[in-house]
Amino acid sequence: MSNPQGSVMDILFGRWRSQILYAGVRLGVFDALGAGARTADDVASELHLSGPHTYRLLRALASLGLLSEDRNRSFSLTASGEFLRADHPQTLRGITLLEEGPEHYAVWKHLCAIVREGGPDGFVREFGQPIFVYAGEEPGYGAVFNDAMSSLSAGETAMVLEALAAYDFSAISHVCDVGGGHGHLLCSLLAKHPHLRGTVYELPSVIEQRELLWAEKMNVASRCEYVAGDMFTEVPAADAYLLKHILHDWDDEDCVRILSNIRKAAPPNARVFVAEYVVPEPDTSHFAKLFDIHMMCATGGQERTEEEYADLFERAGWTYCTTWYPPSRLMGGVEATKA
Ligand SMILES: C[S@@+](CC[C@H](N)C(=O)[O-])C[C@H]1O[C@@H](n2cnc3c(N)ncnc32)[C@H](O)[C@@H]1O
Repeated sequence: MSNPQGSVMDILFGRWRSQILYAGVRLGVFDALGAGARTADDVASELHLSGPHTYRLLRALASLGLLSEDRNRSFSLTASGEFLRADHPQTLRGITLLEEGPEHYAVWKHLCAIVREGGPDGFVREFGQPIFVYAGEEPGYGAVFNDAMSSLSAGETAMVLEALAAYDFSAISHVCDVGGGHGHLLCSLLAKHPHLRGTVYELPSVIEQRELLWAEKMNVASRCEYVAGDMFTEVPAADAYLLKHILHDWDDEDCVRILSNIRKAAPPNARVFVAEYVVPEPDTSHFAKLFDIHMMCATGGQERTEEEYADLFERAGWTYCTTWYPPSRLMGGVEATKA
């Protein structure tokens, strides 16, 4: 039944939910419950927390469906709560720590000012420098950011590979993932297509986190190299490029610079696949429209429609081909070729 007032209340108190979730992750509750059901006192004692407050936090997490509570006040993980364990293969722990952590929490408070005035994004307003400069200079934040990208990639890689399931990779031998983070997407692609080799091109501070890189863990190290550099200066030559969540970080001018640098390095008939949450037309409810506001606050970038991506490609000398979608249509893979 429609409940207009309830809908507003639901949206209004959304931050309470995400902060309760964050506290559970940050304090280690989901890992402590990973071994099985425990009382709040047991969890509090293991994690050195206040017993009565721990009970109230666990009860709230149970109310959100992340834990379940039995009659003896013992708590266990639900199927959703399992995704918040650090050792879950598709853990959402890292992205929770980033998005509800102090830096990203702080940048949202600038939203009204940005919409009023335009101008610098929330990260610059709050910390005095752009997000990727800050991530390189503040190792604590950089580690949380990069881990969050891998955390988010676990689900997104599946979507991108699903979108490209019917794609014929036989004419491609070398794929470069520009701004590829620790390499989750590229290494998964290499694992699926044994004839491919790949290059993850990233800022030095990201590649230096050697123990977090995916190539060894996914058994593709012999076909995957990590190259440090700046995509605004140059990129390596390859016959196909991936850019997942790169263009959405930047304004149109910067996107054209990145795509033009790739075009300079690419041989004839090279391809680019841009994986993003593509804004659908006509007007429908879509996560891309919320992510877009996050980009306004965090990086000064934006989410775009298929037409807007096609336009960026054309401005950088590429020919837009098509957009590939997984069945959920949550993300899209926008493809262009160097004709
Ligand atoms: C939003 S993250 C996306 C990471 C990865 N593609 C993913 O989807 O998980 C953007 C990435 O761009 C990288 N990056 C930012 N500026 C860069 C530059 N000038 N050259 C190369 N990489 C850069 C960052 O280090 C970061 O890993």
